[in-house]
This record gives sequence, structure tokens and C-alpha cells, in this order.
Amino acid sequence: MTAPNAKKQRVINCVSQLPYRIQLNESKDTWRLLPQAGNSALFSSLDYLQESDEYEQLVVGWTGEITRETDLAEQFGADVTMTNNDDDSETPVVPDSNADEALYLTPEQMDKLTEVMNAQNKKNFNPVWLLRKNQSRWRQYAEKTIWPTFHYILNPLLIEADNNSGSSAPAPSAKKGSNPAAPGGVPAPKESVPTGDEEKNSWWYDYVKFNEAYAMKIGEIYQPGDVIWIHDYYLLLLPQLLRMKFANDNVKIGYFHHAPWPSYEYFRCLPRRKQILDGLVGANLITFQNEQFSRHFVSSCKRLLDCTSKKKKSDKGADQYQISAYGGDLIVDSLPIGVNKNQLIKDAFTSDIDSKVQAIKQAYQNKKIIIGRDRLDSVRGVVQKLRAFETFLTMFPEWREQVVLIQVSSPTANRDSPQTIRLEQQVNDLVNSINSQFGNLNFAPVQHYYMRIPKDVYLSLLRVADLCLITTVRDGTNTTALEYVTIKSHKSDYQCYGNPLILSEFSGSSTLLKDAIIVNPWDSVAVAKSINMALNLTKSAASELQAKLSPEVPTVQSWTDKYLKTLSSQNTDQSSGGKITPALNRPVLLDTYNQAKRRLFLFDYDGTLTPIVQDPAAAIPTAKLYTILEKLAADPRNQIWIISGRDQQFLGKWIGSKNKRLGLSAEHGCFIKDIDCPEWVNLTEKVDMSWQERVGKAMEEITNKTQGSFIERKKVALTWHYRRAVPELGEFHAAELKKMLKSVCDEYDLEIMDGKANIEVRPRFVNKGEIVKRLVWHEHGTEQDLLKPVNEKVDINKMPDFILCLGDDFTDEDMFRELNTIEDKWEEKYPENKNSHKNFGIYPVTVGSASKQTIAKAHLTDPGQVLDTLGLLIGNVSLFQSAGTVELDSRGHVKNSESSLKSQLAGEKYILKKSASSTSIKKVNK
Ligand SMILES: O=P(O)(O)OC[C@H]1O[C@H](O[C@H]2O[C@H](CO)[C@@H](O)[C@H](O)[C@H]2O)[C@H](O)[C@@H](O)[C@@H]1O
Ligand SMILES: [Mg+2]
Repeated sequence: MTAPNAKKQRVINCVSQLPYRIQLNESKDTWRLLPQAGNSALFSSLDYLQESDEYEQLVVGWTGEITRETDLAEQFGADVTMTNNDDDSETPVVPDSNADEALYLTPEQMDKLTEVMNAQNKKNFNPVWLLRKNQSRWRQYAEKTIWPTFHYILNPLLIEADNNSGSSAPAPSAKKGSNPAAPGGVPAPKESVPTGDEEKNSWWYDYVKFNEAYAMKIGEIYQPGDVIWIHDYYLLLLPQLLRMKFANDNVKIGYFHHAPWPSYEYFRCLPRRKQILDGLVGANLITFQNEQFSRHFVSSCKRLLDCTSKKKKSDKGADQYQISAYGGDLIVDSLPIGVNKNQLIKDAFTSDIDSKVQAIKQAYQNKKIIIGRDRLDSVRGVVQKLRAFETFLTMFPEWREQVVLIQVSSPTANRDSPQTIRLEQQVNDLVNSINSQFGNLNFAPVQHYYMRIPKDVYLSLLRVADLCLITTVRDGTNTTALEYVTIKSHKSDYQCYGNPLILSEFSGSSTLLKDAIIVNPWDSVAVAKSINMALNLTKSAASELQAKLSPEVPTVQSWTDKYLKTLSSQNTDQSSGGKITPALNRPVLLDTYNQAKRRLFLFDYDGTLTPIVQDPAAAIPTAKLYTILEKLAADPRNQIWIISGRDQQFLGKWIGSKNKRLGLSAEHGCFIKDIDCPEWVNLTEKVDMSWQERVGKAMEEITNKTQGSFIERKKVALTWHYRRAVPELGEFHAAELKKMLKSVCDEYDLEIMDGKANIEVRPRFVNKGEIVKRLVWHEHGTEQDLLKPVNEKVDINKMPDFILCLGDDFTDEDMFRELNTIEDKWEEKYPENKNSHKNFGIYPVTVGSASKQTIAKAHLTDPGQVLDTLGLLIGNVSLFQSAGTVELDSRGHVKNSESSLKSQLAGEKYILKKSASSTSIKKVNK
């Protein structure tokens, strides 16, 4: 309990949809709210938080498809009286049939809805408006690509892969007046509703926009100190978008994944797999329903993001991982969701439900009742259940006419899809077959109800059941299982205490409900035997099981508290290494680049422009890199420098000879060659090089002891490589070499550099930072006098107004440090000279895994993303390909895009037309 006047911790809780279905009348002044089916556990967590003394909650969520006026009872049938009792949280919601109506709302109308909602529900709802004609478009990628893959259904990927050329797919325009061209100079399609094959491609763009719309809404309400909690797979990109948005705040971002997370072998099939992981690792805490899912996630991160992980035990004794990805550490944890036990018991044990229980008992007198309640989709295992029940009646004839299976199957989102139609057919055939084999004119052993049922009927079934049978082939959690156990834990006059639960081992809840009867739904004989065993359990054995099972169900209250406690305890303090370096904000970079007149590029080579490979000689530039450098260098406003640890020979051969417009610096600043100049200058000319012999000897000694290692002898620097040695031995001998070199390095003032599977030695006074200093404090575009000392008296208007510095390694930190110093100096000397983003356009950016501490201000994941980012600047790549931030209008169009303006005009026209027609109606009525 917090003290009465203590300030509450603000929590921005982001759900994929507000818990209502929204309808407005023809004149758009009256709103009707209906409860949303599904997500019952999550929605009761929202209710709980709203009442909290400790937290102040702000809920951010999409409005869902807003429907137009029809008779609600007619449209939704029994649903009008239904509450949130439908199936599992992670399941796509059934979109409404007339949701495609065009909606043109004024800001006042939107405010009115927010007001109505908040007054009605006493919650702080912040709706995300995405009012496009086809409102279900926002669901497509999440529901047709992510959801199936996460449930091990790969077919939809075939559709996407066919229509998706991966990272080089053309994309909608992101900027006013510009329409970035796709590779090969083909202009990208305009931001419009696509048709045919394009439609599949557009799913991803809509998914990016959906996430962007949340980021924008959160931007409107965020206050420093807020914690942000994001829920589920519609919002996988949001953590990183927020990390970029609030780059300077140590904001705590948590993500809870309600669905199952697939094994790497499945996850890797997603064409956008890297963007998805990049999006997620912007969070400080990523939590799954169980340890298995978190293990799968960590495995994908390690393989696809090249990050490292450390396993530890949480204070609950569960496996927890600390993964170091792109600039910071984040925690991967598991915490199964719970249910609101007290409320459930209260709702289920009423006199009304007592009489319903009695009526069902009456209808199936002297029979055991097995119940099942699932959505009818391929992962819920209804077919497996029916097959097992058929086997049970075949194997145990003594149970025939003694048992009834009441199976309630609710329709799923894609009811018209061929897969669902096939499934319905299969289920019908099985039901008919069982009933004709084992039933008679008076009794059918399977009672199948293909419908949604009201909550009171659902609770009556849970109460009356002698056995609950759950044979799902994959789910994140199974709330029916949790609710059943909770209800069976309550002692009442109707003898429903302790009746058993058969639960599939493929349900996310099976690791939680360890004392349920766990089965493999694919083995119908084993399930049949389990049914027999469960129905034969004595009352005392069932009670014993129940006593163990019941405490295994968490309450939604403890789930909420524990999650927020873990999130709040995350260390985001930069000084103690807890800060996550944000991803580079590419739209801002692009805008600064476009505004700038004097642009300076400072590129490291290995690990930045080319990926790290086993053999240094094999790390040569790709044709794509050449094209990018060529295009960048062709712009007279651009000055490009490659500042590398490589020697002159390598840089000259692979870079200098191909493009004279590039400046080069070799061996970590020992040598430098100006743009358009054939001569190299040796900055270490006057240095005593006798140390090389002693350092070389020590390296040889270590090489002899380390099979696979070798020495790279450059003009000045010496590098001992151990990438091809056994890793542990290489690391051990690297440490030994450093010790051996200590005295000679002190004597000659040399620096020992711990590189990527290498140890390098060179004079301390030269480094990449010194080169950067010289290049920035210089009249842009003029020739360098490389032997002259740096002069800091250059006019700011002659120095660069855009500096992009990219590097992956420890030695590149010298460049970042120098740029940070320059920025501080400019801040002091020229506070007025900032650009429209209120900065000097300086971007020190680290590349790749930064489990290392970095002083860079942002990160890019790998050389692939570096090339995409540079491609963005020269118009070869669009923002959508890297899920970069794009601004949207309230209808989900890219702001200021052609389609946004068109839609605005259409809206205005529509309003005019409407008001004209209502005026004429009034006249007629007069
Ligand atoms: O400053 P850089 O341009 O990043 O150069 C640093 C060193 O890179 C090279 O070694 C590294 O890359 C190799 C190729 O991918 C890899 O095999 C090796 O393990 C890495 O350490 C280069 O060989 C060195 O001379 C550079 O100093
Ligand atoms: Mg490098």
C-alpha cells in the first residue's frame, strides 16, 4: 500500500484493441459500446490496475473496427448480453461484418467518444484512431502471418514470401513530395490501397503503420518517469519505436507476449524476422507465458541478432535470461498469466447458475459429462478431441451411453477461409460418425454446439462437468483450463469440487498446471485411456489432485503486480551500464541529411561496411557497397572518409582505386590520404619503430601455442588474429599476450587494442579520434594540410552540418568520443546554429551487438542495416523496409502523402454532401 498522498507510478498500458466494440449512429453523435470478446485475463488486469493505489493507468489501444448504425441485437445476436468470456487471449478477434464503412470523423467527434468511453468505464482510455475504409487491414499481418507462424502453421508464409522480396521490396512513399525509388530505379508504389498481389505486400506496411500510430499516441501522453507496458504480437515493433522516440529518457519498456513463441526453426521462416526482433529488443523486459517460449525467443535472438545471453535464476526460481543486444541488456523472463479467481467464483455460484446446472444434470441424468470449449481453428485440437473420444468409446464399451461430450466450438476470425470450411466439415463428419456408431434415437454421445455462448451458460458447463477435456495442439495459455480449475476448487452443494482436467502437453498452461492429467493430443489411444482413468477416479483421489492443482493457478492480480514490480526494478541508469542504446532514428537522419549543405561521412570498414568473416583477405566490398559509395560521393555536398584499421595497401586496392572521391585513413589513424589526392601521409614518420621487433616476437610465441592463429604485419601496427583458433584457447592466450606486451607498450607508449578476435598494437598518439578531429575542424570541401596541427578556429558555417559516423569496434569509440566532445563545444560556442531538429546533425552510431559499453548515441544492427540506411539517404531504400518511424494521420495514411490529402478532401466533400442533404430534408419537412 502506498501512503495516501504518495504520487502514483504512471503506467501506459498498450493493448492491441480497447475492450469494446464501438458503434456510432448515422449523425455520429451517439456511440454505443459493447464488450469485446476474448482477452478476458488481460482485460481483468486492466480493471484491477484501474483500482490500484499504487499505479495510475493510461490505456492505449486501437478502437477496433468502428461499425455504423444497425440494430445491435440483430447484428450481434446473443452477443449483446455476452461479457468477455471468449476463449484465449491471443486469438484474433472476429471482425464485424459491416466494419468496412467509410468513416469521416472530426477531432471533436473523436474526443466525444473518448469522453463517453471514459465516463462509462471509469478508465483512462486513449484510443488509437485508424479510420480507413477497410478497417480490418490493420489486422492482416498480425493475424495472417504472425499468428499462424507462431502456432506452427506455415502455409500463409508461402503467400507472403511469393509476394515479398524481403528487404528490397518496394514500399510506399514516406515523405511529402518524395517517392523513394526501389532498387533499380523503379519508383516505389504510392501510398494507396493496393490490389491483388500487392495486397499481401501491403500487410507489412500496415503493420508498421499500426505500430507507428501507437508510438504517436503514446508520444502525446507520455511523461518522463512513466513505465510502458506493451501487450502481444500486434505490437512487436512498438518497443523499438518508443526507444527511438524517447531516446534521451531512461524509459522503462516492458513487453508481454500472450501467444506462444515458436522455435527458431519456425521463426526463421518469417521474411521479416530480423525487423521483428529488432522491434522487440527495444524493451527492457520481455516476458512470455512459460520458460519454453522464452528459451525459443533467446535462441532466435542469438542466431539472428548475434547477441549474447546469460542464464540466471529469477527470485521465483525460474530461468531468466539477460541478453545483450544492440547497445544494452534486456531481461527475458516468463510469468504465466492468471485469472480473477474471486470474481469468477462470485459469478459462477449464483442461484441462477445453480438452476442452470440442475437443468443440465437433469438432461443427462446418470451420465458423466465431459465438456470442451474451444474456438474452431486448427490449433485448438477439436478434431483430435473427437478422435480420442471415438477411440475411448471403442476401447471402453462399458462407458457407451454412460458419457456425453458437450463440445462448444466458437466460430473463428476466418470463418470463410477454405481451411476453416474444411475443418468444419471434418468436425461435422466426426460428430456424425461417433453419434451414429455409439448413439441411438434417444441419445447422441457428442453434443456439438458451433456458436458463442453467453457467460452464464459457460460457467454452468464448467460447474456441471465431471471432466474437462483440452486437446489443443498449440496455445500460449488456456484460460478455460485456469477457469475450470478455479471453479472446481470451490466447495458447494452441487458436488462439482475437484473434478479432473485433461490438458494437452502442447498448451502453454501445461507447464503451469503440472497436476492436471497431461496428454499428447496426437495419441488418441493415450487420451482415451486418460479419459477412462479420469472418469474412474475416486472422489478422494480427485480431491487430492485438486488440492495440488488449485494453487497452481495464478491470480490476475498477482500477475499484474509481479510484472510491474519486475519492470520497475529494471536498471535503466546509463552510468551503471543499464541503458539501452536506441536504434538510429532513420527518418530524422534522412530529414537532417536532406536539410544539410555540408555533409561528412566517417566510416569504419570491417564489421561496419562489410560483415566480419573468418579470413581478413575475404572481407572485400560488395557491388552494393560500391554503388552506394559512388552515389554518395557523386553529391558535391558530401565528403566521405573510410577510417580503418586496415593498411594502405588493402584500402588502396579495394577502395581508393575504385573511387578517387573517397578520403582514406589506414592503421587506426597512422596514415591518411585526402579526397582526390594520390599521396598518403604517414603521421608516425618520426616515431621509433624498434618496438615492432619485440611485439612481433611476443606475438610469434603466442602464435606457436595457438593453432589457427596468425600475425598480420602492417606498416606500423601489428595484429595477432585468433578467430580461427578454438575460441576458449584464443581468448585465454589473448589475455596472456596482453600481459606479455604490457612492459614494452609502457616503454614505447603503445596502445594494446582488444579487437574482434584480435589483439592490435600501435603508437598511442595516433588514433581514429585524432583523424575525426582533423576532419571536422576544417573548412568543408577544401584540401587538407595533413601535417598542420588541428585549428579549432574554423567558422561554424564552414564546418559540416551533418556528420554520420559509423563503427563497430572498440577503436571506433575514439571517433564517437571526439564527436561528443565537438558537440559539447559547439553547444557552448554556437547554441544558435542548430538545425530544425534542434541539434548539430552529429550522429555517432555503433554497429552491431553492444554488450560492450558504448558512447555512441544510437545503434544499427549490422552491416546489412548500415547499407539499408545509406540506401535510404540516396533514395534506394524506403523507410518501411526497416520499420522506421513514419508519421501518420488519424486515418492511418502517411502524413502529407498523396493519399492522406486525397482522403482528407474526400472527407470534407462527404461532410458537405451530408450537411447539404440534411438541410434539404429539413426544408422538405417544413
Ligand atoms: O577498423 P576496421 O576497419 O574495423 O578494421 C579492424 C581490423 O579488421 C580486420 O580484422 C577483423 O576483420 C576480419 C575480417 O572480417 C576478421 O577476420 C578478423 O577476425 C577481425 O579482427 C583486419 O584484419 C585488421 O587489420 C583491422 O585492424
Ligand atoms: Mg570495424
